[in-house]
Amino acid sequence: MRIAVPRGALMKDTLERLDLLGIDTTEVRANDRKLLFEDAGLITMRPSDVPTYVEAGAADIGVVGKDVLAEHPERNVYELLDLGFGRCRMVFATVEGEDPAAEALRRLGIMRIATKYPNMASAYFEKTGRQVEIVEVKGSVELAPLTGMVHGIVDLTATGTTLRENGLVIREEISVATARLIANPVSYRVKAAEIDAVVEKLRAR
Ligand SMILES: Nc1ncnc2c1ncn2[C@@H]1O[C@H](COP(=O)(O)OP(=O)(O)OP(=O)(O)O)[C@@H](O)[C@H]1O
Ligand SMILES: O=P(O)(O)OC[C@H]1O[C@H](OP(=O)(O)OP(=O)(O)O)[C@H](O)[C@@H]1O
Repeated sequence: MRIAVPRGALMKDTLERLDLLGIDTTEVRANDRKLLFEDAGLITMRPSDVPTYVEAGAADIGVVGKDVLAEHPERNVYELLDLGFGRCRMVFATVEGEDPAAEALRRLGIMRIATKYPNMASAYFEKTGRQVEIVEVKGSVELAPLTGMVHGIVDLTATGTTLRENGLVIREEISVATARLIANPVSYRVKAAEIDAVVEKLRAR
């Protein structure tokens, strides 16, 4: 069985869970730039790429944030388990003081919002009856409103440090995300016993 492991914020907890399953993660821990670990059956990648590899069957199962799954509902993967770690919030934030997004809505009837999650953000503002223009950025989303490029952001926050250090405040909470175990649908049929054993061990933890 091959497992897709996200680098970044979810990696440490993911490797700890793999240790519990009896998978040898020492080589992964010791190699910062290596990506494929054939003996351990592990591949490591950008977090947002995990569903892509799992959907394609390049990995049988993987670990990914609920935020990524919610942004790409078209991905044909099974969500098997809420792993509980990697808890963070998707929020709408703007610079502190008078809310420039509310001001833009009043004056122009539309606000500009930067995000790495265009689908989530559009759906949220549509649902709450506000017109937005989405500006998609790849990272460091907090920079966008500080330059005047946008009126606000939709982004993840965990400790709140990044928002605080950039003078941004949360205006609305959109959702909460944790890490999920996902599976390729065909793998889940063909390797059912093996994958179910993984789910049971991680659930019992
Ligand atoms: N403080 C946090 N900030 C952002 N995401 C977090 C945090 N804590 C946990 N997460 C979770 O970790 C996942 C990966 O976040 P991380 O910041 O490592 O990746 P990334 O650099 O945004 O990924 P990519 O480059 O693939 O877009 C997120 O999708 C989210 O579910
Ligand atoms: O509330 P905090 O604990 O400060 O964490 C939130 C920050 O962490 C993530 O960024 P990441 O480090 O993934 O960089 P990125 O913005 O370039 O994706 C997220 O996009 C926030 O910027």
